[in-house]
Amino acid sequence: MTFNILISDPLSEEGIYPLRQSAELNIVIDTTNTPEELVSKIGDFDALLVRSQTQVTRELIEKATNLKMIGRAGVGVDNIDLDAATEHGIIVVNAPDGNTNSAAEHTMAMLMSLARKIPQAFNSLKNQQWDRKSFIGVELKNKTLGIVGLGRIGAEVAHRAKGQRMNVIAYDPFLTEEKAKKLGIDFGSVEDVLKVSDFITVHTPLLKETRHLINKKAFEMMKDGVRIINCARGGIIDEDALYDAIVSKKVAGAALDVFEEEPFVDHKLLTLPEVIATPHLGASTIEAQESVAVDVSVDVVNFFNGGAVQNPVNLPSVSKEVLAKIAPFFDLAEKLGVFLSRLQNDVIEEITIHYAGDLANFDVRPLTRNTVKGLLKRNLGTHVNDVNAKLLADRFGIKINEHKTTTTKGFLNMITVEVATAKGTKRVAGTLLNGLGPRIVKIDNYVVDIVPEGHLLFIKHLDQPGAIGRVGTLLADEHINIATMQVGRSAAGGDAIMLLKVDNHVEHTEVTRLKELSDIYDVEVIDL
Ligand SMILES: NC(=O)c1ccc[n+]([C@@H]2O[C@H](COP(=O)([O-])OP(=O)(O)OC[C@H]3O[C@@H](n4cnc5c(N)ncnc54)[C@H](O)[C@@H]3O)[C@@H](O)[C@H]2O)c1
Ligand SMILES: O=C(O)[C@H](O)COP(=O)(O)O
Repeated sequence: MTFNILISDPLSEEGIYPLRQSAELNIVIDTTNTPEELVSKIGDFDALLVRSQTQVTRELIEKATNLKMIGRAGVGVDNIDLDAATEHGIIVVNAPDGNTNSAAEHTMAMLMSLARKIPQAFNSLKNQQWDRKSFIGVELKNKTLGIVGLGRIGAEVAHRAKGQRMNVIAYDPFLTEEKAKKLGIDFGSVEDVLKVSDFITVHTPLLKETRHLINKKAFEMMKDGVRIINCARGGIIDEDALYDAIVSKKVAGAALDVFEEEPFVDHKLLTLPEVIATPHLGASTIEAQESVAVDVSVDVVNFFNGGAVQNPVNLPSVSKEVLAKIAPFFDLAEKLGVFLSRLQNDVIEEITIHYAGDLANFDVRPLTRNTVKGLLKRNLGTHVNDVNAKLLADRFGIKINEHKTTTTKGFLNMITVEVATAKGTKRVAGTLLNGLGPRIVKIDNYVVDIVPEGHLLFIKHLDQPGAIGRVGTLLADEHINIATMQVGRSAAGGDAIMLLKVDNHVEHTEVTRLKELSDIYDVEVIDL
């Protein structure tokens, strides 16, 4: 099978080498599309790879009938409508680490250029002026740098600023006093940071809560003569308020790599001599571009080969170590869901998944999603996938519970899936046998040992002599070969089950005939 991949923003050719190496991926590079052109052709593609230029809107996603994946070669995903992607079951991945260093270095370059007015002095020289008076700068040493947002880039900037012998104070909702101490920096609220800093740099994503975080009120709290740097996202700083604060001399200067509207050719902030700027170049180094393109390409290759991705944005991300531990259970989890969906025909109200044994020590959310996907597939078909499984369950009002216990009986690990409906509860349990692979080991209270693959027939019957024989004869009449058979019963003469593995899919007419046999209550075909 071939998958069509559209690259709609410039990506490093060296970085997309993993894509080129993959025979089943057909790569189209077209970075010149207007939004309308993109909408008209997106239906042909299975994956779309972008940087920050391409606007991946809801309208585009709605036309992307074959799209399974959006890859962002970089950090910020504010150009992608994540809700729309999730609703359509499209996984979004990014490359969060590849450009951290370049963005931190660019921030330091902007900080120093701002302090020493290097761009302004250079411009003046280019204009044939030898002017040594207009460009008196300030030192960084012993000045305070305030960092708002101490994530990957913020933390790298903090290290570098300390190298310049600056005092550093930071605010981040996840920064604790202890962590700040370890980094050798001060910790405070946003207000503390704004009040005491000589330079303020922002490194948050652009979110509802961070839009215009640095606004008129924030500028009023700052020291006179403060200098501002934004190499994160346009919109974190209110540009009108910044303009006014510079004109009123509250702010001595600003260094901006990002803007509320990009791209532009004309910007009122650039009319001010105190402002220096670059056109969103934080990640524009050979190294960063190669690195982000490799990261996102590897995820594309993994995804289309059925593997797990490293940097999902609309799924909870799990570390490599955890992924290695839980990956062998992915298939089992989904198959338990599919199996159980066939054992009941009522509206599911609640799904409970019990993880027992060593598995309970890990983040099992990806397994839960796979199980839910398996359960919903019966009614939703390919419309449900790992990305939207929980969202769809939510929409149908299905409650999902996860239980964990490290103790198990008999097996090292066990996953038990339980569904509650108005008519009662049904349950199936499975394990991964060392060296032998997945097994279904329990159906309700019946102990079984079934490899969850191929064509299965699940038959409920009365434990009476001849019941098994009648089923065998009928299947033989229909030329259906039985590969393996397991039986179980609650008590002699009571309810019993037969679980048969057969060589072919069993058709509806054959199921009807089986159901007509005496002592047979129910027959379900389960294709795994
Ligand atoms: N200019 C460029 O070319 C360029 C390059 C790379 C990244 N970026 C941008 O830089 C920013 C930071 O990237 P990163 O990789 O460090 O991301 P990150 O996720 O590692 O860090 C962001 C931090 O912001 C914090 N945060 C969130 N809301 C906050 C709030 N209200 N107040 C304070 N802190 C808050 C988070 O807790 C997190 O620690 C992003 O906006 C990213 O898009 C820009
Ligand atoms: O969020 C990012 O990774 C940066 O803003 C880089 O954007 P770019 O890939 O368009 O340079």
